[in-house]
Amino acid sequence: MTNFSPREIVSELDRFIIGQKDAKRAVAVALRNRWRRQQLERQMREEVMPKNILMIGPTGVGKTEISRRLAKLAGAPFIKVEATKFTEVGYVGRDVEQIVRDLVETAIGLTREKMREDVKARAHVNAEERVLDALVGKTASPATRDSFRKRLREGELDEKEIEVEVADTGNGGMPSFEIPGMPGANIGVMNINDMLSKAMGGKRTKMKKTTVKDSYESLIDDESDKLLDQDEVVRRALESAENDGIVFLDEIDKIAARSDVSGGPSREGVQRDLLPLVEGTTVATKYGPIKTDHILFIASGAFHVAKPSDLLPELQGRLPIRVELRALEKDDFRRILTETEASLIKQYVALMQTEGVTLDFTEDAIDSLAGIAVDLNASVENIGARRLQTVMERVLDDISFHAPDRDGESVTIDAAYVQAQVGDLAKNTDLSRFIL
Ligand SMILES: Nc1ncnc2c1ncn2[C@@H]1O[C@H](COP(=O)(O)OP(=O)(O)OP(=O)(O)O)[C@@H](O)[C@H]1O
Repeated sequence: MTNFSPREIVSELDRFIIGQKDAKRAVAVALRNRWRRQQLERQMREEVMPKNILMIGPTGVGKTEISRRLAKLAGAPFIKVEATKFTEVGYVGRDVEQIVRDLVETAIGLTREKMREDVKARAHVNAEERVLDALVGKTASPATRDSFRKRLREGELDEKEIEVEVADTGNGGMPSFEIPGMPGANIGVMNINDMLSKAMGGKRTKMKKTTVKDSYESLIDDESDKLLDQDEVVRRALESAENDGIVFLDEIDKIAARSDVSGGPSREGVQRDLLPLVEGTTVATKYGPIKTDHILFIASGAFHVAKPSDLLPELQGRLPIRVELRALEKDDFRRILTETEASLIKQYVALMQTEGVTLDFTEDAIDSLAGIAVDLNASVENIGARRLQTVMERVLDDISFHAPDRDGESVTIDAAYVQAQVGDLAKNTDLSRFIL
């Protein structure tokens, strides 16, 4: 849980997302409210419910990105779900609870990652012992061990090949599946899995050939897991999913219209199924029950056809904060290309640098890229900032392919180059549909 003020949160989000001030403000307040809630007395704390958010805006303008970055900033477990998934044939009411189970899985991963950091130093020592075992055998004399340890620490043995035992993460042909219509039934299957692996002597492992240097990462993870108290991981993860979890419900507008799609569950039915989750209920997971009362839901949709008022009144009431995200314009595209941290341009420059090729984009090239993206969005289909990715990929296709032969060269990309690569394509709407 972060104690950033709303202003600080917005300025953090500004590093990655251009514009969309209202949406940034709304999520910043929502996050701060969580921190405020944590400061309250227990009784009051239980009363304060999150104010869920409805983001309204066309595709590709930053709705998911804002939410995902917010979660990252807060170290909060996050998942994105398409609401329309639940209208598909084969889905039944309580399947929506899987959303919460997936959130818990994410929380377990995050928590384990954080807790591993705490035991890293000890895990490193243990990992070193295992590398030594692999190098000289368990029975070697202390003197031999010490001399190898010295050489190991000096990096002399980095490239030496060894065979180490690591956890087998694949599920080894024992799938955990869910029985349709019986959500939670996978619990039983998972328990059988656990029992089988216990019967076989604990965690499944396998021997892996690797270099000394490469072995460390997996050995340290493995040793950290041994040092971690698994019950504590689960306890903290459940707490974090309950109090910090963020669920991003995309395409909520597509389940808004009160008409039915043939075959699958009705749209209104899906809203009714989602309602308890958003209102607060208890969901059984294989790690134990989890309350959804304080999970933050961010629903999102374009609402081109349906309107928020077409949602069930109860659901509307649970999404009290409405923010609109606007369509992106040429200047936004220019800024997305250049100003954001790890912008596409910075990424390509860094990627080509690994081949020894220095890329340089002129101002007019950026102008031209932004212009082409805007035109294509207007003529083919508006996919927002995602258009920049397809255009950039095409423009750099040739350089990307030949880069290994151009080590040491500097390449300047100007407007003429951009036009030469994609200009004609962009003018041909039929072709663009497939390529850009
Ligand atoms: N305002 C913006 N600033 C910087 N990057 C953006 C912005 N809007 C979109 N992008 C980039 O475009 C891509 C798609 O954006 P995002 O996933 O947020 O779309 P979205 O609005 O959630 O649309 P959808 O509803 O279709 O999922 C991401 O890679 C994101 O980084």
